[in-house]
Amino acid sequence: MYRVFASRGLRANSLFNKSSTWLASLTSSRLNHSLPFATVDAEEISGANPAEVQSFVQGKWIGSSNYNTLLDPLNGEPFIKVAEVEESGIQPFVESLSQCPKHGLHNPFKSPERYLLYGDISTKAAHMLALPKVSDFFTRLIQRVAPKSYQQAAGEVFVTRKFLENFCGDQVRFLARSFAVPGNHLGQQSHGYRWPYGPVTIVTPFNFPLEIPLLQLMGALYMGNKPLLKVDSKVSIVMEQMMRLLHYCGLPVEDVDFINSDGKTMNKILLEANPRMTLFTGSSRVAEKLALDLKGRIRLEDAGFDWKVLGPDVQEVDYVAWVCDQDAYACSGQKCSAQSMLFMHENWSKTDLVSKLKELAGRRKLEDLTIGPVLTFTTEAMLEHMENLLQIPGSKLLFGGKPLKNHSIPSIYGALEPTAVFVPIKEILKDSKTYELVTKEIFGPFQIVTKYKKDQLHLVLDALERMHAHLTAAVVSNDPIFIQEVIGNTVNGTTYAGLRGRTTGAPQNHWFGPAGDPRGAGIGTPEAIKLVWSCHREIIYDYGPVPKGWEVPPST
Ligand SMILES: N[C@@H](CCC=O)C(=O)O
Repeated sequence: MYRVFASRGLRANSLFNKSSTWLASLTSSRLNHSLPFATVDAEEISGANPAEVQSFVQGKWIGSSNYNTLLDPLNGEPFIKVAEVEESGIQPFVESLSQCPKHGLHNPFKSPERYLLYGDISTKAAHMLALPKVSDFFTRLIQRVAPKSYQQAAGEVFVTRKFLENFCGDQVRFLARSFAVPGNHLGQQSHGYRWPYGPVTIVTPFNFPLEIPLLQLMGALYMGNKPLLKVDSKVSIVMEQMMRLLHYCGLPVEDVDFINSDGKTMNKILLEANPRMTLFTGSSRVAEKLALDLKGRIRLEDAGFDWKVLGPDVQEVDYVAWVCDQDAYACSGQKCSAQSMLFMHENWSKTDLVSKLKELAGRRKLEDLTIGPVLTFTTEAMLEHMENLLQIPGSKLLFGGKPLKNHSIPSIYGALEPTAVFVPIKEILKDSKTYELVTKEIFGPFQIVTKYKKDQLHLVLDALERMHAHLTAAVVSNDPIFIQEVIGNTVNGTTYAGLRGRTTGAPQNHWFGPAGDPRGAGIGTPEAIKLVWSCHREIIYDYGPVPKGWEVPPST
């Protein structure tokens, strides 16, 4: 099977990419012998056999003498060396981006065959990801750097594959579909086109090492942009290998640059290369800085303090408890969509929902990574936050709250049991200091639980109105009047409504992104791609003829 692909890959590359380096990479000694594109073996990476991650610019893989050595999140061994570009080395990246004109690598009037090329690349890449060996490779690689259960990591690979399948054949050109409106006189028509931005940058976080960068990268390319991609170094090995797979599937080497660097160096590139658009997925703090630095030429998928409201109609307690457990604690709570706050109607608080949730959370274990290292908060920081919450009158620890035991997770990372803290709703709203504390996003296995009485829905809505990030939400109820009221009074971009409502898991067939902010990005669907990666251009054709007997009218 791989051989078949190798020869197809060869044809694709010779067609699209005469100056390719892929052959060199195929014969490289770094090659993983069982997969034709890979240079690492996910299982073999260790302190004794560290992997090296490179950057890619102007058609070539490059190293650096400046290594960021990553510790294995499970045992602290220095297991990956990321060759990071230093400030003195940014020129090739700046030049490469600058070579791309504002009108992009393709647009409806320029190189339209490239829309088809990207349909073909997507077909090949989707096919590769459907091979069990390739899917297992990426799943395991994700697990090595962003420890989550096999199923959660495999889900990410699956979503990525399905996304690619969605943009096979002619689907990329359909993304650039235009429309026409008849004009005021003969010969006049206005046409609306989707236009690329040209040079663009993509900055993505650690929590979805494959799904977020790949979906955004392909969206940018489909619409005719030339992206420079930067993934959090902690996990960039996954996209480094994916870039190799994409080259193997015919991605022209000059179309994408891929950089590993620290944030300061990347900031310098952004200021010097002046990309026309930057997609940033990550923390609100960095997002706000970039918005200023880039003078607003940015789309953001920033923090999510995601909430779930359980409505008055209690049904299927086991099911709802299970969804709550998945939403709050799968991937150790490190999804941008993770449930951070649960509002229970008093009818639910009379059931054994919380004890069921406790039981489900208690099943999670480090051995299968259903709970695991937290990469951006230390254990102490999470415990300190918990202690602060427990100072609030009426608050209590529902479960968890203890460091994980018997592990070798290095202390730079966090290791906490799935935790839930109850805070009374009136206390949450008491003053802005308490509100800020309660709604502080902890990117880990941590949630706030509260309850409201039947005449207190306005308090819930008040709490939701005061939040500053509006990514995912769930209204768990089959009462249409209740759902209507909550949805009508809130703004979250990806909101699930109904008994089976959840906050996480958005696959490629859902728009996923914040609402309520003109800078809000989306990911996954055709609408998301068009919104983030293209702008509107209107061409008004006005061919004439000038009416017979036309004379110069008086000035107006
Ligand atoms: N599918 C992921 C979202 C990826 C994000 O950008 C989730 O639902 O948490």
